Amino acid sequence: MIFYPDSEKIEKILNRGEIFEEKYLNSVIEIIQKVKKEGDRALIKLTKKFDNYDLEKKFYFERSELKTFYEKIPENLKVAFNRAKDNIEFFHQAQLEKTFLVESNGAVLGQKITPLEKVGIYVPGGKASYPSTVLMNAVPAKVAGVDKVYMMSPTSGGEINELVLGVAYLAGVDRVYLVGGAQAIAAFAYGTESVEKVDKIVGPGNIYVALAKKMVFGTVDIDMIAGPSEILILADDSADPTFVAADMLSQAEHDELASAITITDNEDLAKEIEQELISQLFKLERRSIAEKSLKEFGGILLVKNLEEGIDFVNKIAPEHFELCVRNPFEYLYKIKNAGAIFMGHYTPEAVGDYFAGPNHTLPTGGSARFFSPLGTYDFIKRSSIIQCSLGYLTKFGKNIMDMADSEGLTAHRDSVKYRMLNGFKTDI
Ligand SMILES: NC(=O)c1ccc[n+]([C@@H]2O[C@H](COP(=O)([O-])OP(=O)(O)OC[C@H]3O[C@@H](n4cnc5c(N)ncnc54)[C@H](O)[C@@H]3O)[C@@H](O)[C@H]2O)c1
Ligand SMILES: N[C@H](CO)Cc1c[nH]c[nH+]1
Ligand SMILES: [Zn+2]
Repeated sequence: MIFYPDSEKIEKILNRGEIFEEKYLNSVIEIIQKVKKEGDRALIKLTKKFDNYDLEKKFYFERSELKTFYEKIPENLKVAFNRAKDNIEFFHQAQLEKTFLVESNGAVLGQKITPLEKVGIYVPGGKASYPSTVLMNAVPAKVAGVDKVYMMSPTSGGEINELVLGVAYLAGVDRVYLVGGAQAIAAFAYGTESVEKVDKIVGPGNIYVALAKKMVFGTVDIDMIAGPSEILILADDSADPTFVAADMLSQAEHDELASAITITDNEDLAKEIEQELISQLFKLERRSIAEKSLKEFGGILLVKNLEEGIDFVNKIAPEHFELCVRNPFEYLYKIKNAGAIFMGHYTPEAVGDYFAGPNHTLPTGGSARFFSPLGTYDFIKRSSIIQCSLGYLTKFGKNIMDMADSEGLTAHRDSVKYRMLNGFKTDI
């Protein structure tokens, strides 16, 4: 499992985004076209085919129907999910952008924040169930003031997940459709007889979901490409191989296409992590998924020194990045590309996945180079505000008219000129 900077594996890891796209794009395009053309009929057929579920039995749950699932949640989980919701709410409240007005040269300038009206959140449900993702997607939308939050989440092989439905109630979701994959994304983008078209689609999912979001971008807005999970750990000689291996497996167990890597400059540590991976894998329930993920897109990268390691971190641009080093703050400012950064030996990534408050919907496939975590900023629009006076036009009108003339746009010029000449027709 140990590999080196000049190996084929590092090339494969660096190109993981494109590799996925080449392999899966055609089937995603086909699914999207079907839904666009056939609407509900396509959703029913595709859901039967991929999820072995008959949508004609039950297509969606309204908010009023979700309540009974919330009431059925066992008490210990109610406590945990409510605490997590409070933490997510607290963090995202702090993130809220506010409408502001400022004065500049006698004019009033500002920015008005308006929440989006209708958003679609995707909550994965194929290989695992993700009630935590319901909170991560719906809570920031609600904090931002979105009116309607619709959710798509597939059954797992035909089995409805009651916890996911109960947590959707807790998070304020308005309606849950039992649809997954690329077909769910297409339905949100184009609308069908039963699915209302939304303004923006957010949320993570497998490669079909991630590519479908990319394909419908432009018809609707999307948050980012949040595909198969990733973890990258930078470890120095102070790192505990048991912790490091456990954290790698925590992401490898999501998906065969997940990526779990540790970078270290310490050969003894690399060997100890390898041993730990082997023994922890042996006991893992989702061993077969994690093993495949480690083989394809994971392992331990042995570098000359941690500086070289940091260069690789920035090139790989991981979804999650752990600094398992003696003094994490020493390295923090050197990290340019990472969705979320976990500091020190006592911050397993799972704390962020479930509980701490920052969002776990994060960019993957190297897109942390330019995308950010899901946040309240994804659920709002900004409008600029400008208010001038006659005094302002008297002072600066000539500059504006000269600029309009320089572009040959005389109507622009005259709209200023008439005001300067005539002043107000009415007393305001
Ligand atoms: N980046 C993030 O923020 C983040 C957060 C949570 C989870 N994840 C990732 O989300 C993913 C969840 O994946 P999942 O599979 O468990 O659930 P999912 O809901 O994303 O995907 C299941 C759907 O995939 C479709 N599908 C499966 N096989 C198909 C095929 N051969 N052809 C066409 N469509 C097919 C089906 O329609 C099914 O409903 C994992 O990759 C996990 O790592 C990412
Ligand atoms: N690690 C995932 C994001 O890549 C989020 C998650 C949800 N549940 C467990 N993990
Ligand atoms: Zn996870």
